[in-house]
This record gives sequence, C-alpha cells and structure tokens, in this order.
Amino acid sequence: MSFTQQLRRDTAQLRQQILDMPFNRDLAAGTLPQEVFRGYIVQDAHYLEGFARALAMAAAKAPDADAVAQLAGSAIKAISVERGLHGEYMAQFGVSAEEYEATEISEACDHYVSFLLRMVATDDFAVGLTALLPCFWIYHEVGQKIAAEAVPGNRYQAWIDTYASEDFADGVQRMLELIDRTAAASSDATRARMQRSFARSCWHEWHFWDSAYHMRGWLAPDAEPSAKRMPAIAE
Ligand SMILES: Cc1ncc(CO)c(N)n1
Ligand SMILES: Cc1ncsc1CCO
Repeated sequence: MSFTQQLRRDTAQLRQQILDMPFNRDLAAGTLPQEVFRGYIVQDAHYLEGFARALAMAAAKAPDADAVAQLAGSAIKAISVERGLHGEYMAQFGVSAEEYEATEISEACDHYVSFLLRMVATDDFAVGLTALLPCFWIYHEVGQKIAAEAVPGNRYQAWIDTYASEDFADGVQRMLELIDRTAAASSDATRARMQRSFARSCWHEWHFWDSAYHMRGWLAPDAEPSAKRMPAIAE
C-alpha cells in the first residue's frame, strides 16, 4: 500500500463524515441558503490567500526544481481560483472589495491557515507538505461526489465544476505523487509526523465547513463551552 493510500485508510471515518455534512448535502441539492454560501465564500477567499502563501513557502523549502515549480504553480492556481470563482460569487452576492477586506477572518479560517503556515514554516518539508494535501484531496472528493448528485440548474454549479474538474484532479494527482516520493525518502519518525499532520489538516477541513454552515465568528468569552469535544489524539 502506498503512503497516501495509508493516509486515506487512516482518515476514512473523518472523510466520510465530511462527505455527509449538511453543508455539502445542501450544496448538492442547491438548497444551501445563499447567506451561508456568501459567508463561506468570503472566508474561503481569505483562506485561499493564506493557503497560497503556505504553498509558496513550501515551494521555497522543496528539495528539487520540479517540486519548487509544482508547488509554486499550485500557489498561483489557488490565487486564480480565488480571483475567478470566488470573485465571481462575491460580485453576484454584492460583496464589495471594501467589505471583503473589512471582513474579519473567522476563528476556523484563522486556525486552519495558521496551522498550515506553522507546519510549513517550522516542521520538516515533508510534514508541512502533507498538511497541504487535504485541501487538494478532500475538495476533489467532495466536488466529485456533489457533481454526481447535483440537481440541474444548481446555483452553486460553478463551485462544483471547479472542484470536480480534470484540471483540479491533475493537481491532486501530482500532489499525491510528490508526497509518496517524499515519504519514501523520509524516516519512520518523519512519516509518523506526516500522518498526524494530514489527520489534523483533515479535521481543519471539517471544522471550516462546520463553522461556515453555522456562520460562526469567534467564540465569545461568555459562551457555553461546546459539549462535543474530541479527545486529544493519542500518541
Ligand atoms: C477550506 C478549503 N479547503 C480546500 C480548498 C480547495 O481549494 C478550499 N477552497 N477551501
Ligand atoms: C488545491 C487548490 N485549491 C485551489 S487551486 C489549488 C491548486 C490546484 O493545483
């Protein structure tokens, strides 16, 4: 079994939970309230800028020219998706450049982006690289599933088409190959950190959607503590 197949197997339950989320179910049905999608797209545009920075930083740490070009190329693509797809939806929903800039990044978005930048900046290239994988892989998986179920005339079709596309699949495939090559050249201890980095990043994908669906900003000091807390991941 390849390293990335192992990552897939280890996170099967969480990835299934993501596929079953109400955000994704309602997106496929076209019934996701527009104000929820509007809030999501603004946060996701901010996310993509942070994600592109993390990719560019990973590019700078990459071991060879092919990997530098691949990761820097994905950084450019992430910005062009933000400008194209997200820009289009923001224009449609009447989000001005000023409103976009003035919108505070949500707790979930900030946490995910901070996590990616930290993993890439302070851990080994292999570990930071693996933190970047769920962004590619999970979106493609979700995009494909939704594309198969989407009702005709779905107002979120442009989003679905982007993530279900062959072009996006190509980026996912190249990332899987780079990670399998990197894992093969890494120690057991590094591979174990890559696995944890991947699992945590998958959790951030879940958290980002959950936060968007409930239109959450930041936890207030007087808020009830959430009942549902997962135990810290065991060693
Ligand atoms: C949170 C998140 N993860 C992944 C992608 C894929 O680009 C995205 N747009 N947003
Ligand atoms: C992961 C990702 N998300 C938007 S663009 C991009 C890179 C595709 O190569």
